[in-house]
Amino acid sequence: MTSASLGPSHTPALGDEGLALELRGISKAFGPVQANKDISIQVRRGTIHGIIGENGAGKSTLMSILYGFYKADAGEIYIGGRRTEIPDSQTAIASGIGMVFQHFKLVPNFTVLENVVLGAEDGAMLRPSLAKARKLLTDLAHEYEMDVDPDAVVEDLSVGLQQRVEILKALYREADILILDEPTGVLTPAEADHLFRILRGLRDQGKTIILITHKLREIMEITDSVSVMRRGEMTATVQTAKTSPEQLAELMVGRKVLLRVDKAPATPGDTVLEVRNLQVVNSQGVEKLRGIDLDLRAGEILGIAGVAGNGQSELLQVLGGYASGTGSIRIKGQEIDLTGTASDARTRRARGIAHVPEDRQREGLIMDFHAWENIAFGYHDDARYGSAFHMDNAAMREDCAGKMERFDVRPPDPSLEAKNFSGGNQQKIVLAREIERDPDLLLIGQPTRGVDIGAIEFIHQQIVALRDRGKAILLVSVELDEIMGLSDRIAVLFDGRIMGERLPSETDQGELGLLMAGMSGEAA
Ligand SMILES: Nc1ncnc2c1ncn2[C@@H]1O[C@H](COP(=O)(O)OP(=O)(O)OP(=O)(O)O)[C@@H](O)[C@H]1O
Repeated sequence: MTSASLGPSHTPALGDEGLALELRGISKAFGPVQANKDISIQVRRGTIHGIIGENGAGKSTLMSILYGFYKADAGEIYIGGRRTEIPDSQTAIASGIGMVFQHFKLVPNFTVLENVVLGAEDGAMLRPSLAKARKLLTDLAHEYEMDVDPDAVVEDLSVGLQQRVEILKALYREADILILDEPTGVLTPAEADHLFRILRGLRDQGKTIILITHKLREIMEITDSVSVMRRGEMTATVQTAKTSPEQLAELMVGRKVLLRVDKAPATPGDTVLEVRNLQVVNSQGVEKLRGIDLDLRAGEILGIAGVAGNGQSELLQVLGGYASGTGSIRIKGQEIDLTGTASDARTRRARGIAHVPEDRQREGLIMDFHAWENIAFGYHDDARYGSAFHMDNAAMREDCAGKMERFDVRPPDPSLEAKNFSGGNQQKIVLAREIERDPDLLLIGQPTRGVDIGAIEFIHQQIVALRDRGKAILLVSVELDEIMGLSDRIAVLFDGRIMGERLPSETDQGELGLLMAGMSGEAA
């Protein structure tokens, strides 16, 4: 099979087995945490290989070793059958490895072309002129059906297009093995479909793709083989065609997992939230909510479906007291102030509103603070934590330890800084803090983004239990499966307006998808 990359090939000849990549006995510890234990894996060339595992199973650590970010304590890496040391990411790139991170590494105010050539000038490309680089880029974009304007400024592009730039950047550096870490977390369903077409195209041209994802549907749809990690170990590698989502879930978590939400019909009580003609204009003067009406009752989950960017974030922010708006919001019959002053979030909490923000790292946690500090964040005036003059750190630690145990946060160490937990465990810390306040109204944005299926089952159970205790839940999620499974009622947001409301039993993903695209339904 010939390499599809442009320019001189730098990848050594393949071993007899046709393996693109082989890891043997990789181990890595962070202090007492054994993140990778004696991991061995073989990935055949020209295949899409999935890697799945619970939060904290060690997937990102393993990929970081492969990309030269971390040095393994033990083990060997073979690329194309040849033993390769990867002390840094330059070496990884020179060895034909490309990585597309969850959080893109592009320079926002540079053009696509500038981003693609940035850092590649003095490697294999031997400083091609910009005209030559442009030609290479457009040829690559054409070859892999990834149309993108080389002169567009990256910050003006949609997330899906920015991801395409990341992939093109890796291909420009002649990557033969492309690693994607949860690539669809930020994409719309249509963008995700397009990404999969691109990945299949790359595979058909002989590239090897490693896909890390929590979504078993994606594993089943696009991978050829899949490896399962559990608590730092590689527990199984199977052919995708010979497995099922249920089997993979069990391999991952070590027990059977309910892949659907199990809940009784809602028995809604009094109205908790009434929103009338809510309008929000963002700091750039763009109208983000254009007159929203919503009602939410006790004991009910209202799901807000929509493609990201259609006003959901602003809805959560204005309800949570982090942004200002006009119109009217009543909580349990009482009007609340919409001016968005600094004290509003605190006032909302005092009125029984809890908020799990969409972006846990920026809005939900202080990453350099310990878990025990984060667990008190926003509620530090709670008498259980002492007084303003003397915060009782021991009480906060104890409270944190209890919450960590009940929410199965791993590792259950209150002293660890938030940044050192895996993404899913960070999310559980925020959820534990907000849900255990037993709020009358829970605002919850993207509750299971980046969260493994065992934890999704747990988080969904917690949300349903809160509802069954008679609380109201406003759920914002871009995952239609989640909206369909959890909601008692669904409102679809498009371009700052509610396009329609449906009962989950009376609609399907097709109809919701149309509403999400603004294509039909009665504008409210
Ligand atoms: N820099 C670090 N310092 C200390 N511990 C770390 C560090 N990076 C990772 N860990 C720990 O190593 C373990 C493996 O983490 P890793 O991020 O590889 O998991 P993951 O499978 O990618 O999880 P997720 O699905 O949540 O992204 C976790 O227990 C994590 O807390």
